[in-house]
Amino acid sequence: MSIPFASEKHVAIAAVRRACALTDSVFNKLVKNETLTKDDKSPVTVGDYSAQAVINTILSRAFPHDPIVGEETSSDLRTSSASSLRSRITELANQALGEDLALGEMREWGIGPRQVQTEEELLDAIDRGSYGGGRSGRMWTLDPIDGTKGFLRGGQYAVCLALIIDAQVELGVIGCPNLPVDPSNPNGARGCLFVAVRGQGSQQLTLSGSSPIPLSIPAITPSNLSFLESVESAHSSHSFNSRVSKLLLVQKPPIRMDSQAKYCCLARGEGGAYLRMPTGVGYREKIWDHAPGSLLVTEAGGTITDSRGELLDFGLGRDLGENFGVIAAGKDVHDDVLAAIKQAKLEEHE
Ligand SMILES: Nc1ncnc2c1ncn2[C@@H]1O[C@H](COP(=O)(O)OS(=O)(=O)O)[C@@H](OP(=O)(O)O)[C@H]1O
Ligand SMILES: [Mg+2]
Ligand SMILES: [Mg+2]
Ligand SMILES: [Mg+2]
Repeated sequence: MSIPFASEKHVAIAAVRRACALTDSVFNKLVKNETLTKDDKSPVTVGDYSAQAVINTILSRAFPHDPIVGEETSSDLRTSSASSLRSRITELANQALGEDLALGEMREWGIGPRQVQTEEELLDAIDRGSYGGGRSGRMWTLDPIDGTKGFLRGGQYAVCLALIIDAQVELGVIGCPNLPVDPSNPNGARGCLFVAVRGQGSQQLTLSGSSPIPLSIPAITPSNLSFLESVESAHSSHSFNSRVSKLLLVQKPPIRMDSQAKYCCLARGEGGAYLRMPTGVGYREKIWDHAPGSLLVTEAGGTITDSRGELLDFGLGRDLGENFGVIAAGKDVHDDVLAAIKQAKLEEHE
């Protein structure tokens, strides 16, 4: 009997690995006019666009009928003033797609030497990520660079891909080119790949191809937690987290880190809890920002809910609906964290 999602896992790992090689190489060469500002004022770089083009090209060849919910669209690239950006993206994407085949990769996925995509084909590939999401059927979520601000400052960022079937995350693959392989050696080798399949556990590999290490979140008492949280205070409330910390008698300072690398660190035993409380009304969390990370945490034995204890719903469209925050933690402390959040909210209204 074949292992469920074995081929999806192979394709997803190949796609994320190639995209990570691309983003890693682009970072040192990025020049000022290769970053745009989107309508919501957030940054997007040639790295984000070309990584989405590469992953969507591979997914569309391997699974032509699967829709993709991807963060980026090509509209800002199709203007006459963006011709140099288009050329750069075409060059970067073709370089990543054209690398020699690694063990387990197949030419049928649109990769390998002399597999060349035109500029138009790559822009169309980016736009294959325009699916609106929904409750039934298969779909992929893609965040080609999660934590673009982290990427730009040379910090943490992640290439994030998930397969969702009937609103349930079945597979998650996250590449973290800047994350130390061994958390106890922060200045040592960098470049991690995290893989989770529902019912098959979570694993860490290196981007260069080491054998997988199974992950599990160790037990911890609340006062020994060190909350994982966003770097950007606009993305999650630092002040609310610090009130929750006080209520739980947490001694250690928070670990601030961009991107879904926070979920990866939690899954391998760092911090003990990830808190992402909304900073105001209006913003809705996007499914590509949480789908692979949520499975990585649950398959490592953790729990993920919103701040009311409700499961995240990946079947509502491109976002998660009204934002009640995201709380991920080891099973044993998750209830304590939720109770402290409830208490902090009550005190907020006193
Ligand atoms: N207001 C607000 N609230 C919550 N989240 C927001 C908000 N605005 C943007 N975003 C999304 O945050 C993603 C990156 O956040 P992270 O916590 O991963 O990193 S960071 O430390 O905040 O940079 C970031 O993902 P990328 O765009 O892929 O970088 C956004 O999707
Ligand atoms: Mg993101
Ligand atoms: Mg992104
Ligand atoms: Mg973005």
